[in-house]
Amino acid sequence: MNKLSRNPSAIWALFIAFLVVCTTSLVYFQNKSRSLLGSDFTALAIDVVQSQYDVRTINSQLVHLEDGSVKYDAALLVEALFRQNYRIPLIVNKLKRSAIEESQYEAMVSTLDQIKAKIGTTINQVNANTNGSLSNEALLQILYPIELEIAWSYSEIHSAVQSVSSLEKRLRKGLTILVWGLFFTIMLVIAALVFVLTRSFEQRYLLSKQNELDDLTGLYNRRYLMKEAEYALQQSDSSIGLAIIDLDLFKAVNDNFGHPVGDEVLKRIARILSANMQDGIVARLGGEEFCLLFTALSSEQQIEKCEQIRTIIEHATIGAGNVKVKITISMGFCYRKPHEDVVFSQLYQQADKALYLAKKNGRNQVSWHGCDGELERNSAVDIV
Ligand SMILES: Nc1nc2c(ncn2[C@@H]2O[C@H](COP(=O)(O)OP(=O)(O)OP(=O)(O)O)[C@@H](O)[C@H]2O)c(=O)[nH]1
Repeated sequence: MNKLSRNPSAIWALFIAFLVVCTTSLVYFQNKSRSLLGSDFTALAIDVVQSQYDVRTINSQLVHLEDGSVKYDAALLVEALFRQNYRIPLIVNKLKRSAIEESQYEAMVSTLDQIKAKIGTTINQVNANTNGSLSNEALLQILYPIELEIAWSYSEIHSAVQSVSSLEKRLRKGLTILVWGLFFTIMLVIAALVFVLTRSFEQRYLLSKQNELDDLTGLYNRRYLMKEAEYALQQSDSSIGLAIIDLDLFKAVNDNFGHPVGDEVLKRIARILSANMQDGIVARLGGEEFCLLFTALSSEQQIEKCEQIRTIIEHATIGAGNVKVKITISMGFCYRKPHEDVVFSQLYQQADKALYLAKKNGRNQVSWHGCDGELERNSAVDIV
């Protein structure tokens, strides 16, 4: 299964092979069915039944004649005999075109042909009896053997037709099973394909999501932030703000409590940032640096939010195992005024300069300015 999922062409090869098998089986069954279930075969069965009805008429008339019954009707007898004149060649032709083996009907056809050759004479003999020139006994002696032979021939042909008919039933049953089998297998293959496609889409989606997420904190990463910031700067005319957050003296946390505690602190900070940032994006840029992208609030509200988050973290006690850690953050904030033409790198650069100032001025504070580089707070220190 693993090999197959790594090699989709193998799946397609299997699927095509399966389709070829299905198509070949269907064509085979269709051809077989056509030869057995064709309209000639049905017509043959009807002709045989009708001929057997004629044989019964001949037989009953002979019995009436033998009994000297008034029910004897020479005209009916003649009609039944006469109908054999065209029914015999009709049946013989259909037999030859049918799927019945020739050996199965050869003897009957030969008998029927011989009878057909005698029918004209026989009808004359019936008429002669009606005219009184041929006795009943003489006519019965001629007609009984003929009636017997016809009855035998049709009865044998009837059996042959029935045996073909039972073959037809078996074939139809086989065909039904095949069609349902194919249907379920095709459904199964389609379901498997849908499953594989869904899984591959899910995996691609997950992969693309993972490409946008930070492993440790689960926040968005720098790549995603850049993409979203560029998009926001192009699409939105409102005030777009960017805050770079750097944990103060984080090295000391690692040094004093160990790297795993440092990781735990980073995760907690990530949770605090996410919980307090409803209108924008929180990302981890790497190391102990985070970033907030504001897309909805006014620049004053954005700065207010930065201050609020800084205070929350200042007052938070972060528990990691048995250790309780107090930490502060420094923030460099920059915003683009509405309609200002600014790209992400400019915004980032200015926010970074502001962060530098916040660190320089004693940490645990927010420093900010606009993208024009005009400092609005902590401007005491020169930025080069
Ligand atoms: N636990 C942990 N530590 C990290 C990770 N990434 C970076 N660091 C540590 O973060 C510390 C950053 O230290 P510095 O750049 O010296 O800065 P600082 O100690 O925070 O001091 P200031 O930034 O000047 O306030 C280093 O000790 C890095 O090893 C991480 O994923 N996990």
